[in-house]
Amino acid sequence: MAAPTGKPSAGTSISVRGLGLSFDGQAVLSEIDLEVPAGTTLALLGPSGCGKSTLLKLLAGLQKPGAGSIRFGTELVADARTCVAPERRGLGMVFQDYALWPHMTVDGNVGFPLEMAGVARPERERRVAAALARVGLEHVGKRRISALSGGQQQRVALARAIVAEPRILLFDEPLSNLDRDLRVSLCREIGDLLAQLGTTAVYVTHDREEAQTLAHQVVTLKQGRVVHASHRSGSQYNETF
Ligand SMILES: Nc1ncnc2c1ncn2[C@@H]1O[C@H](COP(=O)(O)OP(=O)(O)OP(=O)(O)O)[C@@H](O)[C@H]1O
Repeated sequence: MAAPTGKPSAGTSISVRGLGLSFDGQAVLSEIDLEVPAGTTLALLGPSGCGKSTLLKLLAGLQKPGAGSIRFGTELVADARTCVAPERRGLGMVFQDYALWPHMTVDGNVGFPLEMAGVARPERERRVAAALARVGLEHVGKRRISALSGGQQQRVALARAIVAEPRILLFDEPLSNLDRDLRVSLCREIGDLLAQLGTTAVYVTHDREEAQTLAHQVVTLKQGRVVHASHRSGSQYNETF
C-alpha cells in the first residue's frame, strides 16, 4: 500500500538485475534484466506459463527471488537476503478478476487502502471521490459491487489501486475478462490515466495491441527468459534486444 500523502503521485524507476527463481529445481525465471524509467510503462508479453505473473509477484513482494535484485529508485526491495513486505513497497495492483469485495459498496472498496492506513474519514471521502472521478465513475459510490458491470468493476479496481497514490502500479491481465470493444477503450483510458498520474507501471498481457497502446517498452518472455524487447519512439517501436 502506498504512503497516503494527499500529494499527486509520482513514479519511481524500477531496476531488475539478474533476477531468477526456481520451483522444485525447475527454473521459472532466469537472468531477467529490466529498466523501467520513472513515469513510464513496461508491458510484459509472452505465452501462457512463460513466467509473467511470477515476475509481477516478485515485483509486488508476494514471492522472494532466488537470485538477482529489484530496486525501486535507489531502494533495494528484494534480493536473496532482502524482501520488503508488499504493503511497504508503495504499490497499487489491478488483477484480471478485479479482487473486489462484492458485499461492500464501491466507496468501501476504494477507500479500504486508506482506512487500513488510518486516513481520517473526511480526507478518505474526498480522495475516494477524486479517484472515482479519475476513472469516470463519479455517481456509483453508494452502489454494491455486485450491481456493477465487469467494465465498471475493473474501473473500481483501478480507482482502488490509485487512491493511495502509489509510486508503482502493477497490472496482471486487467482487461482479459472484458469484451473486445471495452478492452480497446479501457486500455486507452488506462494509458491516459498513467500519463496524467506519472506513475511507473508494469502491465502483463497476452495482447500485443494492448501492450503497444499504453507501454513505452514491450518485453517478451519465453520459458522464463527475455527473448525480445522494444522501446517506443514516437509511433514506432524500435528493437532493443
Ligand atoms: N508456486 C508455484 N510452484 C510451482 N510452480 C509454479 C508456481 N507458480 C508458478 N509456477 C510455474 O511457473 C511457470 C510460470 O507461471 P506464471 O504463472 O508466471 O506464467 P504466466 O506467464 O503468468 O502464465 P499465464 O499467462 O497462463 O498466466 C509455470 O510453469 C507455472 O506452473
